[in-house]
Amino acid sequence: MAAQIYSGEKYASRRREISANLAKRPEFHDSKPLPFMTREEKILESSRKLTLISKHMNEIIDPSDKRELYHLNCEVLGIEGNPMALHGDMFIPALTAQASDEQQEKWLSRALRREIIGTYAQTELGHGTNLRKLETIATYDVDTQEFVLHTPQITALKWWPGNLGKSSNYAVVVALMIIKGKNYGPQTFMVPLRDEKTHQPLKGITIGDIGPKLAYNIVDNGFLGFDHYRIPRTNLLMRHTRVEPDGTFVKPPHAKINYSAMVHVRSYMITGQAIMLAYALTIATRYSSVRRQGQIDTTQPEVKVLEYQTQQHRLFPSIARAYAFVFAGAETVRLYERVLQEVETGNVSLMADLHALTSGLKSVVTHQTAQGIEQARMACGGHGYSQASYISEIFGVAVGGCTYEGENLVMLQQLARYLVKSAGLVQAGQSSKLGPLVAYLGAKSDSTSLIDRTPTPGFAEYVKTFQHIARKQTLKAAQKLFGFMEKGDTREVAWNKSTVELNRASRLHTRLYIVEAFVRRVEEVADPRLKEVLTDLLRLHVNYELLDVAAYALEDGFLSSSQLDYIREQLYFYLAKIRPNAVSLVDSWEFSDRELRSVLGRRDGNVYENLFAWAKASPLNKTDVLPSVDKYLKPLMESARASKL
Ligand SMILES: CCCCC/C=C\C/C=C\C/C=C\CCC(=O)SCCNC(=O)CCNC(=O)[C@H](O)C(C)(C)COP(=O)(O)OP(=O)(O)OC[C@H]1O[C@@H](n2cnc3c(N)ncnc32)[C@H](O)[C@@H]1OP(=O)(O)O
Ligand SMILES: Cc1cc2nc3c(=O)[nH]c(=O)nc-3n(C[C@H](O)[C@H](O)[C@H](O)COP(=O)(O)OP(=O)(O)OC[C@H]3O[C@@H](n4cnc5c(N)ncnc54)[C@H](O)[C@@H]3O)c2cc1C
Repeated sequence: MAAQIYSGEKYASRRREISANLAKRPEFHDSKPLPFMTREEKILESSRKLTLISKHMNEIIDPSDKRELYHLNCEVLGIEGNPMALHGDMFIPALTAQASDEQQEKWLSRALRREIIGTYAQTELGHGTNLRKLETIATYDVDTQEFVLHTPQITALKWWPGNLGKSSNYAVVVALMIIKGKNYGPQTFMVPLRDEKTHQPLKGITIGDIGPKLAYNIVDNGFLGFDHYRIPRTNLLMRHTRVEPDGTFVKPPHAKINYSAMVHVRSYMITGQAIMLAYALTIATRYSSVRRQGQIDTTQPEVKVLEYQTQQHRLFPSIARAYAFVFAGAETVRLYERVLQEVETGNVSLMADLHALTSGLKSVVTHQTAQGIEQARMACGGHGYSQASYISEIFGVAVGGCTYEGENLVMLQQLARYLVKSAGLVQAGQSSKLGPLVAYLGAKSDSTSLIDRTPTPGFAEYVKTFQHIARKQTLKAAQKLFGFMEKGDTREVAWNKSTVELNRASRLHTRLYIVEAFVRRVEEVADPRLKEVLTDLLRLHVNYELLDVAAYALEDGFLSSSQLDYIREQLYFYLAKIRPNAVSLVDSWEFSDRELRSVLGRRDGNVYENLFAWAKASPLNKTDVLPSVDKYLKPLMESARASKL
């Protein structure tokens, strides 16, 4: 099963080897539990381990293999980030996609060797979503052939970029490019921030950390201001866009080609989110198979809480989602790599499809992941609320994904633009022009769903039902938009009046895609035992997801209430059928205890002993009487006692 999750036996077994190798190297392990450390201690600890990784990486992994590096980072550094997180996630991808060969020789090679540390500085105090209204300006000075970077007002301060505050000495900075008074929109520049020897900020740069966040606090998200700060013309990233010495602008082959670093993260983060969801479910499912509370049969001992249907309903659909997301994530990464290669040859035809797909997936997956993690925390009762479970940190990190790389409701609108165009083609009788991701929009629905109208409905009946729902909502939302426009609204006003419906269409389209990705993967599985378990999980998934969106199919009679009853019964049937395999389904992700960092979720199942040992190690228990008691509580109680006398 691990080979299914990790798209092949090769990487699945490499993960095991890497974990086994690290198990023998105590210097790579957390020196104490992360929840017991201050933010400063965590940053120090993470930097220590980062240095070890840089020194010994070649003995443990093939450093050219991104997935091996990812696993090494998960084991050693964990999810709370590290001082070079953005260096790998965005700085290197931005240089790879946007720097010219010459620039890559100068900077990318140094970045890969970790001679310099970089980040991606785009968001500002006043603007994150609307990139065209960024306020940092890069004005071209033809005389000196330099760009002058400037922060004209407080809202123009860069704000949020990861590792900007304290760790990075370079950044790919996004600024509005002005040449001879003309605004050429957001462009990307390579900008030195700190002296390479002293790490002091360079003259003209104001820089620092933005302070603690909900989670992800090892990362020093930062602020950055420029005071007429000059960089050479050749620091504009010029793989696709160019500015000649005389200020002539040479257009890229696609207007949004500079957004590639964002698309990179959006493509990879689907898998990252699936893994975080699986972390939380591993913890909660293992704990639920140890925790005993209450009885189902009063003549029998107390049961494991995993025997309760409500507990299964709380956890198993999310287990299915974690599988679905990792399968969908593998597809987005493949598509991203393909588009990256095609862009190199000047073919930008798939950029819009990739953008639409990743915008929708990013939004749906992060939202459902956060919901699933929070349910997993609650499924652990009181102990879920303790940081010993580590689920609160997993939630905090994962839920950030709803905001970073494009606020979810905004990104759903990006997909909606694509869907509306596709709906326009259908309306114009040009369905043959629809791309493969939206071809179903041009098909005709059956009059009713065939679910439960055939002896054992196959996945095709479910897929057709999801297609019907997504098609109906897309065409209806587009119609609403077109209707407002026909009545005289501008497109923008009409759009704003239709966005709740448009975003619904985007979610339904994306949920259909996720179901299809799951079906595609299960169909490929050859091993019959594995296929049976995955088929059960897929059946749970399609029934659960369909129930969740059934209102759309009930309102036009595509599904009847008796079919809905059938879907509910199927769901309950598969909850029970999956129960014996539940622990194996989470264990199949093969997370080591070190990677999971959870006292509740350890493989040995000795929950109570482990919890007690953890509590005893809490910094508060170092002494029996705290200074706060000596200083305040004792005098308080003493004076209360004295006044009573
Ligand atoms: C390697 C492992 C990684 C795992 C990661 C795991 C953990 C990560 C941990 C921590 C966080 C790490 C990073 C976070 C970093 C950041 O958050 S960086 C900042 C990200 N910021 C955003 O995402 C901003 C969101 N805003 C936008 O993207 C754009 O402003 C917009 C909303 C897309 C609008 O852009 P705009 O230029 O105004 O375009 P407009 O709306 O006018 O659209 C014009 C057409 O262009 C199309 N389009 C837009 N973007 C793209 C694109 N990327 N590719 C292709 N096409 C694009 C758009 O759809 C429009 O097309 P039409 O045909 O006209 O409809
Ligand atoms: C953990 C974390 C890490 C980050 N790392 C980086 C980084 O490394 N580099 C970087 O540059 N940035 C980074 N960011 C910033 C992040 O990318 C932005 O915060 C994000 O893109 C959202 O933009 P915003 O903050 O401007 O939100 P806003 O756009 O202000 O969103 C506020 C609300 O307005 C709504 N809204 C906005 N526009 C519209 C619209 N057109 N239609 C309808 N509703 C709208 C949103 O849906 C939301 O409800 C990070 C953020 C976080 C939380």
